[in-house]
Amino acid sequence: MSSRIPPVLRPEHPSPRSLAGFVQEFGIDYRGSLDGVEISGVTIGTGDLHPGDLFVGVKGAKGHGAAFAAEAREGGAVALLTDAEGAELAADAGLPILLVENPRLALGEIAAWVYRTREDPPLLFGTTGTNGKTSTSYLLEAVLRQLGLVTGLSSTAERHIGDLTIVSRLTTPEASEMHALLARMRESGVRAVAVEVSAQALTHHRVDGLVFDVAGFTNLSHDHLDDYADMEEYFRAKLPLFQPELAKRAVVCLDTSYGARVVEEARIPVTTIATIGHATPEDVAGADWTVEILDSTPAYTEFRLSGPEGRSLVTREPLIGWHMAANAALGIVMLVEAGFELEAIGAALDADGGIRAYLPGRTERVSGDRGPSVYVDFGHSPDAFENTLAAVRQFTAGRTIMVFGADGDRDASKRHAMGRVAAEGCDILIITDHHPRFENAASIRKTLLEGAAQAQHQPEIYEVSPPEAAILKAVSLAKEGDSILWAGPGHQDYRDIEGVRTPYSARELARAALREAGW
Ligand SMILES: CC(=O)N[C@H]1[C@@H](OP(=O)(O)OP(=O)(O)OC[C@H]2O[C@@H](n3ccc(=O)[nH]c3=O)[C@H](O)[C@@H]2O)O[C@H](CO)[C@@H](O)[C@@H]1O[C@H](C)C(=O)N[C@@H](C)C(=O)N[C@H](CCC(=O)O)C(=O)O
Ligand SMILES: Nc1ncnc2c1ncn2[C@@H]1O[C@H](COP(=O)(O)OP(=O)(O)OP(=O)(O)O)[C@@H](O)[C@H]1O
Repeated sequence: MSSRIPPVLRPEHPSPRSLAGFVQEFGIDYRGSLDGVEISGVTIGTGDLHPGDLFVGVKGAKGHGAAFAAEAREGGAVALLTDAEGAELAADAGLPILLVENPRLALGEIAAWVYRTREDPPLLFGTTGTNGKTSTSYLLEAVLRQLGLVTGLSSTAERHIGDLTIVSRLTTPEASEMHALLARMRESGVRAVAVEVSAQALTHHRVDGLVFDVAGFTNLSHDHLDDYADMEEYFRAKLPLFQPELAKRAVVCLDTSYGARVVEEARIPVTTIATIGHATPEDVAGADWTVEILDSTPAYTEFRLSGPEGRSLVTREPLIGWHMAANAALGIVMLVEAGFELEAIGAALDADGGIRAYLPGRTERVSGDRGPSVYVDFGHSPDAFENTLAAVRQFTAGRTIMVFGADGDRDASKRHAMGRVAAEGCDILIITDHHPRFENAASIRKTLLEGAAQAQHQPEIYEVSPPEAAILKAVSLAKEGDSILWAGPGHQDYRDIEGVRTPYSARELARAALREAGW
């Protein structure tokens, strides 16, 4: 059995638009007859096609989408938009062809036009950075709900449309899907949307056609160096979000040194925020807003957010780790920049005893009151490991046991650092598998073990495959007072093995292992 790829959500009542009007508005060259042709949707994949769609053929890493034009026509596509190469490939597909130089570049504008997402848009918040995008987006959405708004969310874990939740496919959907999602949100009365924006989304123009009211930057650290040549290129991939084409203003967190560089490169008004004890003292002194951790318990982190003109707010969020308070504070300042009063936010949060959010698979405690504490986390970078391990250790009287594996076919250059940081931060380390994809799982584990061997502090180390056995091993070693951190799978409900999504839930496996051990 393989796990289903989540569907693309579309408006339930699209209002078709004339293709001739579209060609006129965008001044596009075309071949074939456009008489009477109406489009009610846009897609770049035959798998997501609906009758009445404009099929956009983009050149991908594996092939050219226009090669599927005949299939798209059979599925009900009414026209093809593509480049010269695509037009050649689709010459006999029997669809009118609209010609543009770069279809991916055109996709955002076109999708915005087809789905009318520029008309009366909701408040849009876009968050980027290496770690904390999902968390900040969830926390920001939670505060918006507490303020009484009907909200939407687009994140790695889930998409929310008011109370409707679906599992996500990509972190940031393709522009065609993004605008369809916004149109569906409008039908549900959504007035504010938190969008997680990956570097890949910016590189592949997935948020084109949107203008965020406020963009947020969390941090930058080693990740994705398979998609980007080096840290500089990865950093630069984030910058388009801080230009007027994509956002009106920004809130930038200075906790990593890249924050100051985003401020330098932004061409929109920027407000800064820094966490005391984590950003440099100079950055804390220069920041517009600061975050101070007041209290940390296994159930919540309490913090003070202080800003210009003596404004301040004290609240708590139901997550562990200073970094989660930094994420929550970033979200709150993004709301202030959008025009919400800090006092009103404070009052709404006070009424509820703090931020009320559930973040699936983000340092999520899956154990009960007895036995070891078990946390399942989505962290898959050295920096995420360091912060999350520190947060877990803080509440562990006994030993900290870490279980993790690394993604196959993704940035192999971070694996040594992941192994080393994990070994430094725990007492028992169990190296296992994650999504091997098309890589050899044993050789990924070997690289992680080499990294762990470089650590100054050497924990007890085990190599256990598959992950089902690894969590059983971890629970068998754990005693009351110990903690287990299983990093990597987070909210995910599948493992990718040779391109097949096998159903799998780390949270369920961990709970089952605890039950089996009698906890
Ligand atoms: C590097 C990258 O972003 N690749 C994306 C890209 O794939 P591609 O260019 O290789 O496309 P391709 O497979 O050559 O196909 C070309 C075209 O033919 C179409 N096609 C293909 C086959 C078919 O039967 N019918 C059909 O219409 C495809 O839909 C596509 O439009 O376009 C595809 C269609 O939308 C995406 O699914 C794919 O994301 C892949 C799955 C991916 O893993 N992307 C990752 C790197 C990513 O984007 N990650 C970030 C988050 C990172 C993080 O923060 O952790 C994200 O935002 O999710
Ligand atoms: N501000 C932060 N600084 C450092 N690490 C963080 C921060 N926020 C979260 N993390 C770590 O990163 C993990 C993933 O968090 P989250 O899903 O919010 O990040 P993300 O940026 O959305 O990740 P992805 O790009 O993989 O979707 C967390 O579980 C935690 O381990």
